[in-house]
Amino acid sequence: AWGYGPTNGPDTWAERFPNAKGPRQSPINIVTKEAHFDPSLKPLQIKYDPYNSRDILNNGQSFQVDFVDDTDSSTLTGGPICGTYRLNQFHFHWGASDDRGSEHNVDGAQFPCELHLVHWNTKYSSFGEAADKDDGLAVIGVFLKIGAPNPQLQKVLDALDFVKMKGKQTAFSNFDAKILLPHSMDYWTYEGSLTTPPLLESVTWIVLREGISVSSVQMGVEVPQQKNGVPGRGTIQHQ
Ligand SMILES: Nc1nnc(SCC(=O)Nc2ccc(S(N)(=O)=O)cc2)s1
Ligand SMILES: [Zn+2]
Repeated sequence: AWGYGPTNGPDTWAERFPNAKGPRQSPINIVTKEAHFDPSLKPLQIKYDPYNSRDILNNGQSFQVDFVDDTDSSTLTGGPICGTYRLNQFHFHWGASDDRGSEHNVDGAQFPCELHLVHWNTKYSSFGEAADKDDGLAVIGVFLKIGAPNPQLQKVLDALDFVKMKGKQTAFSNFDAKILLPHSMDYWTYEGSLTTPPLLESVTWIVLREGISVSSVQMGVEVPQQKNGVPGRGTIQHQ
């Protein structure tokens, strides 16, 4: 299966996932001088209902918090998108040390971690149906920067003790994903793809300019390398 190791990492993905060579692949390096202000863009409108959070799952490459998305109670509207997108899950990407791990870069700078809040367009009937449509998905990216400990993250980090093995999941209810967002909703946006297989070119990326803090100790929270687990910090082989 695909992963981040020397034999199954990003450089090998094109063998089994032809989208890897597509025209709108993510992640990208955001060159801030080349970004242009678009006055037609609206402010982001984010409404998350804690009631929709369901469980936390170790999917083998990351851990994700899944949301019940059968109503319009946790949605993203405005910004660069048309219509209403529903929150399906959020997850993180991190590296083996504080100097790398994010997927997007800003003017070449990497961050230790990046949060992705994944939404799907309700003009389609489900995430699965939306996942391969040009306007099917919208993902909000938030950079985590090393600084003060982030109490809002702690509830997620504490839950990791219960999902150490790939495929493990545990209830994770009443979590308000909004508390993970920074104050400013300023963003860069571009048309891209899923950053992992199947690399579907269906994502409107909305990368927030302001990050949130995480302490080095919080980044070190072991999701230890189990036989099929998500590699702990010390062992993950990211780009
Ligand atoms: N019909 C389909 N169901 N599910 C899939 S792919 C499952 C999935 O959610 N993949 C996924 C991969 C990467 C990202 S990311 N890192 O946010 O671009 C988000 C989501 S295609
Ligand atoms: Zn992601």
